[in-house]
Amino acid sequence: MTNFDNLTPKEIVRELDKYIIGQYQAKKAVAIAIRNRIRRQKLPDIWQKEVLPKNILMIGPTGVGKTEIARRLAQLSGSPFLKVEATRFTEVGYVGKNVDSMVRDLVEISVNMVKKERMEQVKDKAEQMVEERILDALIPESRKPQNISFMGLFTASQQQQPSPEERRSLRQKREEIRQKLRNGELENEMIEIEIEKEISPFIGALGQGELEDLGIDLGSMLGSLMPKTRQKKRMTVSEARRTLLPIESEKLIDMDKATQEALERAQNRGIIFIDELDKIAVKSSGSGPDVSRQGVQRDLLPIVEGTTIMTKYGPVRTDYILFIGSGAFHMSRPSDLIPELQGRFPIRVELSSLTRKDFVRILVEPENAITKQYQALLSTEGIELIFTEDGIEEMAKIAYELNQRLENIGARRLYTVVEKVLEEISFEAPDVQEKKIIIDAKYVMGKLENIISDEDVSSYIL
Ligand SMILES: Nc1ncnc2c1ncn2[C@@H]1O[C@H](COP(=O)(O)OP(=O)(O)OP(=O)(O)O)[C@@H](O)[C@H]1O
Repeated sequence: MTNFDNLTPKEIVRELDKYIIGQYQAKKAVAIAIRNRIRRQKLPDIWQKEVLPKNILMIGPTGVGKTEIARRLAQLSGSPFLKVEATRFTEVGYVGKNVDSMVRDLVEISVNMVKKERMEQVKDKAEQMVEERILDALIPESRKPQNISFMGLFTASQQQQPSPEERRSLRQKREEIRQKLRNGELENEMIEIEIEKEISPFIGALGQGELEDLGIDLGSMLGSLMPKTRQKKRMTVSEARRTLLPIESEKLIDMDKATQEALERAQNRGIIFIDELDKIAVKSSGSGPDVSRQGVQRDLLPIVEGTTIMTKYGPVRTDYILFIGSGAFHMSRPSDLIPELQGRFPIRVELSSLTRKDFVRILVEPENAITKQYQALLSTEGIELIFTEDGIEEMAKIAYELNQRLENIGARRLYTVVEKVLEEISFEAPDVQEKKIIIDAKYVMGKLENIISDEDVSSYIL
């Protein structure tokens, strides 16, 4: 059990508050849903079957934090997270992506996640192994004999063996070079490295796409039957470090165990965020696209209800995956979804449009706030960026107004506005004399005046 599982819903909301401004109802809903999943997993079998999963429907305009809440929740709980657009899917049997593929993609994300964590755990050991391989390449004569066969032993003993004296001096030389290597003195030295390479068979013509849909990975199946070749490559020591680290790390990982853990994590902790659910929610007119949209809903149903999907890593149950449906629902309503699917998304939350005050807070408060990001970026070039209160107010006001006059894209507008305000500084940063730059209302106006005073703002890319 991870620490996250011990967090109460209130504590989860408090964690989300560090990144997302407002939207309390949505934060509360996801916190309850995730806690209920943990509770459900603890129930005896008969009860587990009775208690239905409680998925969430987030309703709200674009750019107000729907995805961000889900993504942060996933990060917080160490869950594999996938965002898909409902409109990308077509019914089973039609050309396009089958809904099942979302579960396969989630598993793939989970595998990469676990692999990365495990690689991090073995990093020190892998770095030692890389160092030995680089030393072998730098002073081949000091290399330890490896895997000498019985016959090899026989012939080796007949060849000239280094005397104990010579061996000692080689060992000493190796240690001296090791020291230089660790001091970073040899990073640009050219060496020759042998890299193991799998021959990947040509499978394009065999229709891998459809096989993937059935959970069959022909590439890896055939690949494991093919011989591995060794290829010699010349590169600098620093390039060799980068190339060899993942190779040596992988050797230290038990991939079967990692895959098992990844499958387990995808099915017990996975979160799938289905965006644009409103676009497939239509009262059927009984013709063309409407029928197809309803078809996608019908295909979604078993996945959201709990079924088994075959993936190339093994079967995955979808019972405990948390599904978060999302959409603006301007043109349609949740009640336009087929009734069974409506029933699978019982938790409904509405996210509110962001106000000018929210914009001010979004600019400065989140741990990853845009202004903080720019301050960090420019500090790498010795520049201190200071945003005054009226500078922030001005940017929030302009973003808010542009959303009214152009299309309302929510908080995303802040990114384009801040980017425009800081464009010149970002460009000039390496050459400026004055290292302290103050962004106040006057500065912001100076950069954006032309744009906002123009009647036709749409001609500007903002
Ligand atoms: N309430 C908020 N607090 C902090 N940042 C926010 C908030 N709302 C949006 N943002 C920022 O705006 C960007 C877009 O938000 P997000 O991806 O959550 O949009 P969305 O509501 O899911 O819209 P869409 O359905 O179009 O994807 C993100 O980078 C996010 O950090």
